Amino acid sequence: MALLGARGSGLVLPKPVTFVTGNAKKLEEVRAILGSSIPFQSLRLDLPELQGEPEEISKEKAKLAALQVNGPVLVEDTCLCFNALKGLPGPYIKWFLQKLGHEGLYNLLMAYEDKSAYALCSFSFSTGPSVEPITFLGKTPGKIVPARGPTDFGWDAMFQPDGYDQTYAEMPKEEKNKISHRSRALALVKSHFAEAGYTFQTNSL
Ligand SMILES: O=c1nc[nH]c2c1ncn2[C@H]1C[C@H](O)[C@@H](COP(=O)(O)OP(=O)(O)OP(=O)(O)O)O1
Ligand SMILES: [Mg+2]
Repeated sequence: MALLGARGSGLVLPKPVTFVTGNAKKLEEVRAILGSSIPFQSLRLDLPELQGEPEEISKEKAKLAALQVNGPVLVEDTCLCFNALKGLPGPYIKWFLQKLGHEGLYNLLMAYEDKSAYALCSFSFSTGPSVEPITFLGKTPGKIVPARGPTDFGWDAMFQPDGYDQTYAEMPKEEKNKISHRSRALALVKSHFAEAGYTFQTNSL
């Protein structure tokens, strides 16, 4: 049986890792950032939008995904946190964006001079149902601006990372993927995989 993995010395996982998400744009970025470093397959599933602290939400999401997949899973939850609003909308950004749009979201900060914000990605990996997930956080600081650039991915058009003149939406994809909350969290996921030396049975890939 063909085995694929970082070292070959660690735990053998019965199935390849499944990245579970209902968001095609996330999947696109995860594919681009991971390349061939971690072999994974994807499953399109709308997991529930949970409440709580980002890390806990991500862990719970992984537990639900592991039950559905019955194998090793990777999930992530993304927050957009406004400092003037003490971190809100945070994990609730999806509904805020859906209801208010870019303009309404920008207007939330009208009463505040402080437009600073940060994007936070919490990846959680579980080797299977009933195994406690491990979480990896990636954070990119920036500020909230009136939307500029394509509006086809969430709030990308209104987040301008610190040190850049462009919003995430205006930047070339490769540039965003170098500095994004997602790529920072995935760098930790990659290190974990390299250290753990998981091997995957690839017969079902
Ligand atoms: O890099 C990003 N740049 C801009 N917008 C982003 C990004 N990453 C997530 N987003 C949006 C999607 C959703 O409106 C919310 C996060 O909610 P979140 O629950 O994590 O995503 P989701 O429900 O679309 O997919 P999933 O099935 O993986 O939960 O922020
Ligand atoms: Mg979601």
